[in-house]
Amino acid sequence: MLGRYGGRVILSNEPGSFPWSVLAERHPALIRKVRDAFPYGPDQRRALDALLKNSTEGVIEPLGARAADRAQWDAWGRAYFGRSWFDVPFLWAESYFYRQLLEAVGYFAPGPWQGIDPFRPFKLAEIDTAEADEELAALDELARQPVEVQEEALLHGSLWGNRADLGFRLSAGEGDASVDSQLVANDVEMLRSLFTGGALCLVADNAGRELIPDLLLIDHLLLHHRVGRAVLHVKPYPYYISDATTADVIDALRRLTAAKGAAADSGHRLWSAMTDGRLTVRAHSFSCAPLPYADMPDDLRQDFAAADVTIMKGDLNYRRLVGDRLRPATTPFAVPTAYFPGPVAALRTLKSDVIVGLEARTEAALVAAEDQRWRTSGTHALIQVRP
Ligand SMILES: O=P(O)(O)OC[C@@]1(O)O[C@H](CO)[C@@H](O)[C@@H]1O
Repeated sequence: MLGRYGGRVILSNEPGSFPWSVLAERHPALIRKVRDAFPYGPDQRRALDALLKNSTEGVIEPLGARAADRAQWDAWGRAYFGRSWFDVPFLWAESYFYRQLLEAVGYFAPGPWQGIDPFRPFKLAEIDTAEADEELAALDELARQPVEVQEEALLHGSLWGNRADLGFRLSAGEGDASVDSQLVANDVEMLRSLFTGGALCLVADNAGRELIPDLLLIDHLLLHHRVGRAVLHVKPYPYYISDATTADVIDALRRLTAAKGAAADSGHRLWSAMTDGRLTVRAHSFSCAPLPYADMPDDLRQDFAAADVTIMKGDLNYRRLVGDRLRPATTPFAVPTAYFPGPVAALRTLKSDVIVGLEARTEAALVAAEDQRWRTSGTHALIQVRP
């Protein structure tokens, strides 16, 4: 399948490939995990079992007639109904899986389980750890450093926070923190040159141990007038296991304000910034769409156009920013992001096959050392900017 920006759209039908493993292994593991995390009743358990069978062995079916977003998903996916989940675009199949999982647990239907995030126990467990305590305590020392040092450290905290992704940890052996970590592209200075006192959009990825450093970065940029206001984009409903919603922002702020020292100071400043409008949270429906950002609606485009810089966090946002396609890794980052309405930066750890913007020698060194494993192992990261 060749598209507008070149490169083949990623499907999941090659056994042993990364996308195949997500559908064949990660999704079933996630269903079992969610099933065990709540005392769901027989109907929900049956629905989860049916989703497990359908998504691995069956064909894609439309949403039920009563689903409020049925027409929307019909428009996005009519061409895929009746086909195996493995034979349609990977991005579409994953997004629809999360939509169907919420359907199975009754997230949207009026009733006692409406609005209960099936991933919340895992998100909360993550910020309630000794590691999280240590990370927050380290802010006291950081606050004594020069502002530039703080900024660089907080940018890296936000970047590597992306490794703490719950979906990632469902796959055995991946995400080993002892593995050498490195940046395969580093436009950090260009990114910093874009903080000129105007507006920042930060498109969040995961809750918990990624969202907290994202918020700390926003606090730093506001405090030091590096940006005048910030818009934090989150998901309107639970998605890709750990993706941040407004409820997760509140949990993260409460975690910060309940801490001590510099962490608590940041938490209180962020709280005030939300109340006075310097920090706003947006939960646009397109944030859970199975589509690349190239297809974004006009109101979202205007949001990004008004920002001095938009920071896209994480792997999924990267796939949506540059398109979920296999292109030469040396394709300049500016090519697939040319459509974006303003300066845009990606802060991402590498957790899927998609990659652009590498220098030829960087790619050659990675392949020589690891074959293609560097693409999905989560041990490498990048900061890429299109000013
Ligand atoms: O966006 P994130 O949290 O950095 O990563 C999302 C992710 O874990 O989910 C997909 C597999 O389920 C992959 O594309 C990617 O590795």
